[in-house]
Amino acid sequence: QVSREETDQLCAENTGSVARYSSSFTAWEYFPRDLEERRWPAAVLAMYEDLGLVHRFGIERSTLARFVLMVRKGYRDPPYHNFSHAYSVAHFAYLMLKNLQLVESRCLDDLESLSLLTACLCHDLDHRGTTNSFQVASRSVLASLYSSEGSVMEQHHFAQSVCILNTDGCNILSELPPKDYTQCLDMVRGMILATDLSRHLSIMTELEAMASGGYRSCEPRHRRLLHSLLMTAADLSDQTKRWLSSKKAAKLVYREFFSQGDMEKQMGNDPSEMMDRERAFIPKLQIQFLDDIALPVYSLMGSLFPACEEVYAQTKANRRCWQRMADICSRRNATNVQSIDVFD
Ligand SMILES: Cc1nc2ccc(C(=O)NCC(C)C)cc2n2c(-c3cc(OC(C)(C)C)ccc3Cl)nnc12
Ligand SMILES: [Mg+2]
Ligand SMILES: [Zn+2]
Repeated sequence: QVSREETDQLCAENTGSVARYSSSFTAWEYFPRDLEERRWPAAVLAMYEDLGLVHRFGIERSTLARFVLMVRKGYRDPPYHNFSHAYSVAHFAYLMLKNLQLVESRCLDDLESLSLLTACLCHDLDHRGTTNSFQVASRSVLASLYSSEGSVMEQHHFAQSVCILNTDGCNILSELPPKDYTQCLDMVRGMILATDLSRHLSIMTELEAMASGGYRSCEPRHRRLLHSLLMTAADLSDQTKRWLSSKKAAKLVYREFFSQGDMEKQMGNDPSEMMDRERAFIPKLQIQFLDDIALPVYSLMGSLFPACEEVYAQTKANRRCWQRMADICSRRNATNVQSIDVFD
């Protein structure tokens, strides 16, 4: 639960305009974690307000304050999948809504905007820093609950979101008419499930078809596809920032992967190369990840929304940096290239 004074303090904070947090708060290149950590909840409130969601859906400020503080409490502290990731992902969704004018251009409606921002904030709730396959291999409680439907972690993240909404004084959707409430929850569920890599890969062909044929907002399937693409674009947004920030984010992802690999070894299982600190060559793995997963996402975003092309360009620039690092490391053929030191 969240203490009364914490809520009152956040609620009383005049979150005002987003410019209070940074003059470049709405710029693609702004790195949200540059803002001091204790101001992140207030920045989240300011994003909801700035998008007109508080007014449009009659959200009580104290309810929104309690909700955001409960979500922050709902994250654990693994190296990467913690509240700073959730806050960054929500910030990128805010950037897309704002800079691509997704509601103004009628690509999305207000309810989808509310669903997207909320889904981003909640999309990794209670993450343990391990993958779906690790849940099954380690026979975790979550696997026993959800493995039959797949997307084990993502189903758990959604379940945690519903728990928070059902906590007294935290339901930011309470003023929605029943039909909108159900629709919003349904969209939040679909958006969170979309951040399962295997689901994302399974819709890539449809996304490419939509990008080449053009987005048709009148088609429900196109709207669902856009929800999914916006979620993965937000989830990967660390890779669209300046080199040093995106490299640092990758370092944290590998810290999680390697500790999972260590646990897999202790369990007597062989970890994949990407999870094995003895075998992983990070620059090559990052080039593969950018080529196979991240760059296609921002390329699709760039073809659907020309204003997003600079995001794709920055991600390509980061890939070139990884290529340079790969060349230097393999030329030096340094022994330590196998470990995380390659970042320092
Ligand atoms: C810097 C960076 N490197 C990554 C390298 C590999 C992989 C990965 O999962 N490889 C597959 C293997 C494990 C079977 C993910 C990486 N990754 C993510 C990420 C994205 C996710 O979901 C979407 C958005 C759907 C892709 C879901 C989870 C994560 Cl950790 N975020 N940052 C990164
Ligand atoms: Mg996730
Ligand atoms: Zn995530």
